[in-house]
Amino acid sequence: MHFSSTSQQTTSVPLKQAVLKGLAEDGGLYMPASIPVLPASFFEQLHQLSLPEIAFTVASAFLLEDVPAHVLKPLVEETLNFEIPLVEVEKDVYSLELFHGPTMAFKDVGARFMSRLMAYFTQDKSGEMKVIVATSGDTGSAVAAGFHNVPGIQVYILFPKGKVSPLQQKQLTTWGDNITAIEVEGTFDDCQQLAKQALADKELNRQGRITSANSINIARLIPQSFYYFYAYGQLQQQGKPIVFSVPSGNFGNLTGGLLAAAMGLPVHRFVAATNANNVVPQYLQTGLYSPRSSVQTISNAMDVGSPSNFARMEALFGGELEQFRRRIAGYTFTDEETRKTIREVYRQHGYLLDPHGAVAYSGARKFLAEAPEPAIAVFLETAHPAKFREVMEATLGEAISIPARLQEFSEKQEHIVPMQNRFEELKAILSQA
Ligand SMILES: N[C@@H](CCOP(=O)(O)O)C(=O)O
Repeated sequence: MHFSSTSQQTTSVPLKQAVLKGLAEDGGLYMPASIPVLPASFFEQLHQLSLPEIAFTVASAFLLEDVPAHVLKPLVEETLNFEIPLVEVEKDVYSLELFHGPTMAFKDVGARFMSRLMAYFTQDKSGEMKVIVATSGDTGSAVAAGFHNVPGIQVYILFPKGKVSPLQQKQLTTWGDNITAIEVEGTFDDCQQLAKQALADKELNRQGRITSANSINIARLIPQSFYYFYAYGQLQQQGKPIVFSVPSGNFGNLTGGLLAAAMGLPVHRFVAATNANNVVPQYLQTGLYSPRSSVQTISNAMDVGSPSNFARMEALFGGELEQFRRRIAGYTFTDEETRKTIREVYRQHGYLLDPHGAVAYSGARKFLAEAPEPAIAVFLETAHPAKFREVMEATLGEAISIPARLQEFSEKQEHIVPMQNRFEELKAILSQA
């Protein structure tokens, strides 16, 4: 299978090149040159298949020409060695809990898959590789966990100063070894722009291999489609249309769902649920796409003003607004609304939403309230509430419990490289190694 750039200015490349480059030379994002449609028999059996079985079938459709089955099967099984429960919060509203992995955010799925795939593609040991990742909170730690102490790989995490939660910061900055945490005076969008500039920089590329671990990398995107099939399979026998409400920032998670739909998963509709960083819901409403600087919110991992995966969505919909609208409904929620939702759902259903999940839950409820026919809504619960302890406790007025896995981080020593929002500074840090 070949992968082509959303900018369409370069020729398509094989999987290995797409993964090890991260971003196409013309600055576009890689997409499968054609999206394979899975057979009807697979969809009929979905409810009987385990998550790793589903993931293997989906991944095979993209990867099997380049990664043999005896490598791909264990790779998928190791990636998904934790539960992804689907919990009914109230009638017809389900939470897909994607936060039971090592760093307690959905990013573990994509990061674990990608780190294993990269290890396979670099097993020839032909020199070091630099992996650069921008984070607004969760991606960075999942990537660090995936690559910690992997020989030959140096990871650089760019995070915006003062704009991630205290526990997320600990999860980014306490690894040491081959993981460098760089604190940037700027926003997530600045970090992402710096990372993209590094990938395109000729001199850095001459020094050695350099790639991205954000969802701009196709190796992060493909695994983010697996759990849509899995959740759908568990609900399909109820016979109602199924909607997915996705808390969205950089839009890699929602694009993973669109990929699943393009492979034949009969999703009724997607909901793009955002905080005040609402360029996509605004685009759906007005037809004008106006990326802008992100603003800080309590659902900080979604504080993205210029979502990279918009380019992939455009490619999937042929740039047509009506296609976007047919497949995606967009809703946006203020922090006050998010806090109110967290309190209400906790009091009425005893279910603890994190701020991102609360935005997605609100999107699900709004969609169902406006839908002309009954449907089931699955909202993606993308991070454990304890990652946002301060916000949760202030919102609920009571203490929440912190899982040991997160508590461990708060006791560790931070190692931070501070940096202005200047590419030359980043280049110097990357060149030192
Ligand atoms: N929400 C992210 C921002 C980066 O997103 P990605 O999926 O493109 O890596 C975060 O938590 O860092």
